[in-house]
Amino acid sequence: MNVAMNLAQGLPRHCLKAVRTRSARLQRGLCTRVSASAGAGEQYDFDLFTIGAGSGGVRGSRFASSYGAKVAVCELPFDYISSDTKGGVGGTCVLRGCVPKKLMVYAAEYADDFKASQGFGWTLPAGAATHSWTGFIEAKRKELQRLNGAYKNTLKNAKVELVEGRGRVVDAHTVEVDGKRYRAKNILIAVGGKPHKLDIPGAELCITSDEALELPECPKKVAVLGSGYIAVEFAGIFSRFGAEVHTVYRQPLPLRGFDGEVRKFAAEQYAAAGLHLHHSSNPVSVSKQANGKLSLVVKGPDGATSTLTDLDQVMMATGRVPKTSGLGLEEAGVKMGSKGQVVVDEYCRTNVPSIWAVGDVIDRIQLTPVALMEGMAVAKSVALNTPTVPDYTAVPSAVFSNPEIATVGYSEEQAAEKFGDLDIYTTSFKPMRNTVSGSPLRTFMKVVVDAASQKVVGMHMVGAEAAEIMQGFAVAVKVGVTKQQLDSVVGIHPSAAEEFVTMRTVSRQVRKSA
Ligand SMILES: Cc1cc2nc3c(=O)[nH]c(=O)nc-3n(C[C@H](O)[C@H](O)[C@H](O)COP(=O)(O)OP(=O)(O)OC[C@H]3O[C@@H](n4cnc5c(N)ncnc54)[C@H](O)[C@@H]3O)c2cc1C
Ligand SMILES: NC(=O)c1ccc[n+]([C@@H]2O[C@H](COP(=O)([O-])OP(=O)(O)OC[C@H]3O[C@@H](n4cnc5c(N)ncnc54)[C@H](O)[C@@H]3O)[C@@H](O)[C@H]2O)c1
Repeated sequence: MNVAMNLAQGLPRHCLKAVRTRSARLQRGLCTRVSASAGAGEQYDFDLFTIGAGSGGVRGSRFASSYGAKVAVCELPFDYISSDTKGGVGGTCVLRGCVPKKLMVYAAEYADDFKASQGFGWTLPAGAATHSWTGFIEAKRKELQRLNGAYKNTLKNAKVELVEGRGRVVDAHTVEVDGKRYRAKNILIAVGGKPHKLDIPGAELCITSDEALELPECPKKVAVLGSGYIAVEFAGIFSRFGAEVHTVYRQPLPLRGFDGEVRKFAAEQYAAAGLHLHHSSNPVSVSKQANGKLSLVVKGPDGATSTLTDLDQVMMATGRVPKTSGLGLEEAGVKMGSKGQVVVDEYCRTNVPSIWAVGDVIDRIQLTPVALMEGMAVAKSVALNTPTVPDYTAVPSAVFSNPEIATVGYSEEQAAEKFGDLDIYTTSFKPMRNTVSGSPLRTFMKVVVDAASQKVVGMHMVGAEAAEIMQGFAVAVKVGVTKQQLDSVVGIHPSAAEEFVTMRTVSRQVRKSA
């Protein structure tokens, strides 16, 4: 998120000029290569060969094809759990990320709903609401298989050739898939990332998000390491399914990079929802007990160690790393970053002009819609002779924890640094449903306004339906809505969303000089 802001918001005039000049050069370069290939120059098997059929790879490939390019994409054989040899068309989002995770969130939400319904007069006969974990996992697998098939069909209908196998770059214009070589005018690297495990004793006993989506049964007691998106989402899922969940993280508050007030409010709500939060804590080791359960040694804020025992699972949600090892990129002269990410320019092009990269592998913003945007940009640059820069301004995102969080634009801390003077509007309330349902959860909303221009530069929400609500407001923030314009909108009543257009009193003025 932070990277996104730095990448694109408010480019100074001289930078814009540089972008335009490079754009013109790129356009000339692309035209030259197109005519070289089409004419007497070297012949290629494909105009574009993509490695990885996840969000970015599928989007880039099928749009390049729709623009007239001859395109192939290679992808590892399907499996629910990824490895260096297993993957599947659809990629992380469809098979091991957004989709199965959201299905799990839906499944877990029913548990709360059954409870909440009692406040509204419903009585469930004893034993009426039982959950079949295996039934759910089966339904989820069926849906993922359907999606895998649907994505394959999408590629077929778009006339993109699918090659099953592990791709590797041989040189600037050659990709090898399981021994067979293909010559391509352009190569798109869209291999995504994989879970990063902490190097602590007993790490091999821990699961990651891949396995968490495929457990044979729901854990009754679980420790989740980390407090990023994945950690808090899975903590919420397991907890709603009735597990005792311990979230262990090294920061004082969860969700580093999010707005400070949001982080504080979210932590309070997570605790109210039943999570055991171990802040400012570091995992030391994991071991197997005689009874087969796991123990986790944790170093707490005061430096003292304590042990969490009888854990069914320890889940590491400690970030993801680009899946670039053994891909042949360094050998082909592609510049790589310290985390193994592919270094690209504003067009998602590497220092080797025929090689491009999009999505998690470039480690800008690890979100599906961002990978889609980047894939689309490369398709236009490569196949339409329209050099296209992805626009990272006001990228919204949501965390599907309990409660949900959604955000667009700057956090207060980022905005203060960028704009100096701010007007901050906040509200916190018990949503109407929870006044009767008995749920202790509250909602928090925040609008960050640049005091000088009165533009809304950030909006944040913690509470039910935050993602659905924020998508619409993201449009407004992206096009530069002012606070006055926001105030002129008539609310939808009764809804939580209406609070965003009815916050009239400044909660706080942040002044640089103060
Ligand atoms: C648990 C989880 C939940 C998530 N939830 C969300 C969410 O709710 N919203 C959201 O926006 N984002 C979410 N994300 C992030 C999102 O999934 C990624 O940002 C997105 O999938 C990135 O797309 P990509 O195309 O870069 O890579 P991927 O989707 O990972 O695709 C890369 C593909 O390349 C293949 N591949 C790798 N190496 C090779 C090779 N050598 N040869 C051939 N194929 C190869 C892989 O098998 C894979 O299919 C989540 C991620 C995780 C892990
Ligand atoms: N709803 C969504 O949009 C969604 C959901 C899941 C994942 N994602 C994407 O996937 C990416 C990866 O998710 P993630 O949650 O694994 O990563 P993350 O970067 O969001 O969080 C990683 C967590 O691991 C901790 N950590 C890292 N190294 C550590 C160490 N050495 N010791 C202790 N703790 C350590 C960090 O402090 C942090 O809490 C996210 O950045 C996000 O972009 C998005």
